Amino acid sequence: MNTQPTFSERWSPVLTVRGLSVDYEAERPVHAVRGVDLAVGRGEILGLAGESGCGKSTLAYAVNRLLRPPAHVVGGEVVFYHADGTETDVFALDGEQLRRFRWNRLAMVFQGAMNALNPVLTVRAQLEDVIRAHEPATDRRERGRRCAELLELVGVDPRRLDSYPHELSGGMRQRVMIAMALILRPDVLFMDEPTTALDVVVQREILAEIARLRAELGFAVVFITHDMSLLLEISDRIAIMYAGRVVEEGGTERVRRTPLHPYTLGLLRSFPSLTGEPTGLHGIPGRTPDLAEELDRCAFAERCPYRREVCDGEQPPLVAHPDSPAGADGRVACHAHDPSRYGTAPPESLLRGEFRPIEESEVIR
Ligand SMILES: Nc1ncnc2c1ncn2[C@@H]1O[C@H](COP(=O)(O)OP(=O)(O)OP(=O)(O)O)[C@@H](O)[C@H]1O
Ligand code: NI
Repeated sequence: MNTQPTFSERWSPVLTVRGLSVDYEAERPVHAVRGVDLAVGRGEILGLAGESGCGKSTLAYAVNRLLRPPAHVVGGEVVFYHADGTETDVFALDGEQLRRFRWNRLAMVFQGAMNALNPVLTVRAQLEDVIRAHEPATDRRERGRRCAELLELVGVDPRRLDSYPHELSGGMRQRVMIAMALILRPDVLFMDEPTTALDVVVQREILAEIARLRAELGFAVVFITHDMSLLLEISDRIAIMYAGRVVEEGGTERVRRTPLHPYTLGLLRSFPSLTGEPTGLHGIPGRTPDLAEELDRCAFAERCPYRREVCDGEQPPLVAHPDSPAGADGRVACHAHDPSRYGTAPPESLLRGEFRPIEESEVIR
C-alpha cells in the first residue's frame, strides 16, 4: 500500500491572510481589496487570477508591506508560520524587524521587474548589495560565490555577473530579478506577472525554471497572472479574485475539472487552448463593478448567467462546499451553491460547467 502522504495531507500553511481590506484614498475611496481570506501552503505554487483591476497586485503589495499612500490597509491580518511552529504577525513588524523579515521570509518579483534593475550597476553589484545589506558579516569571496551560484541556479551564465543590465536580454534580466528575490532564501516568493513582457518561449522556460527551483529549494510561490492557461499549468492550487474578493479557491485539477463559481467558469471558457497564444481574460460580457461603490450584493451578478433574486440582495460568503461535485476541495462564494439561499439546487448546466443562461427547467421550485 502506498503510504506516501498526498499533497493535501502534507499541506500546511506558511502564510494566512484573514479579512484583508485595502483602500486607495481619494474623494471616493477605492475599495480595491475587500475582506480577502487566503492561505498559502508551505512549498506550494498558488496561482492568483482575475481580470485587470480586481486587486491582485494590491493584495500582494499589502501582504509584503509594500503599499504606499494613497493605498492603506483598512483591516485584516497576515500571519507567517515559521518552520519551528512559531508565528509572526506581519502587520505588527516595523523598522529593523520588517527589513529582516522581507527578503528573508517573503520576497517579491514585481510586474515589469526586468526594467527595475539599476542601469549603471553590474549584475554583481546589485546582487551583492542585497547580501551586504542583510548579512553584513558575509565576506567578499563568499558573496561572490553565492551570487555566481544563484545566477547559475536561475539559468544565467555566471560570467554575466560583470554585465550591465542593457547587455542582457529581457529574459535574462527577469532571471536576474528572480535570483535577487531568492538570494536570502525566502519561504514565500510573490511573482506579479513575472513573464508577461516576455515572448512565449522565454516565458515557458522561466516558468519551468521556477517550478524546478521550487522543488529544489522548497519555497512557496504566489504566482499572479491574467493568463489562465499558464496558471493551470504551473499551480498546485488556484485562487480566483473578482472585484477585490476571492470568489473561488481550490486544487488546480479540481478547479479545471469542476469550476464552481460562474466567473471561474467564464474564465476557463474564455481562452481557446492550453498551448495557443496567451489570451487574457476576454469573453465574459459586461464590466467589473465600480470599486468605489460599497457592494451589498454579489459583485458578479450583472454578468452572471445564473443570477437570481438573492444575488442582488446579499453578498455570498466564501465557504466550503462538501456536497458539491468538488468534494471538500476548496471554497466558493456563490449563492447558486447554497439551495437555502438560491431557492433551488445548483442548476445542472452550472454543475456541468456550462457558462450559459439558467433555463426555466433547471429551476426546482
Ligand atoms: N493609486 C491608485 N489610486 C486609486 N485607485 C487605484 C490606484 N492604484 C490602483 N487602483 C485601483 O485599485 C484596483 C486594484 O488594482 P490592482 O493593480 O491591484 O489590480 P490587479 O488585479 O493587479 O490588475 P492588473 O491585472 O491590471 O495588474 C483597480 O481598480 C485600480 O483602479
Ligand atoms: Ni496587477
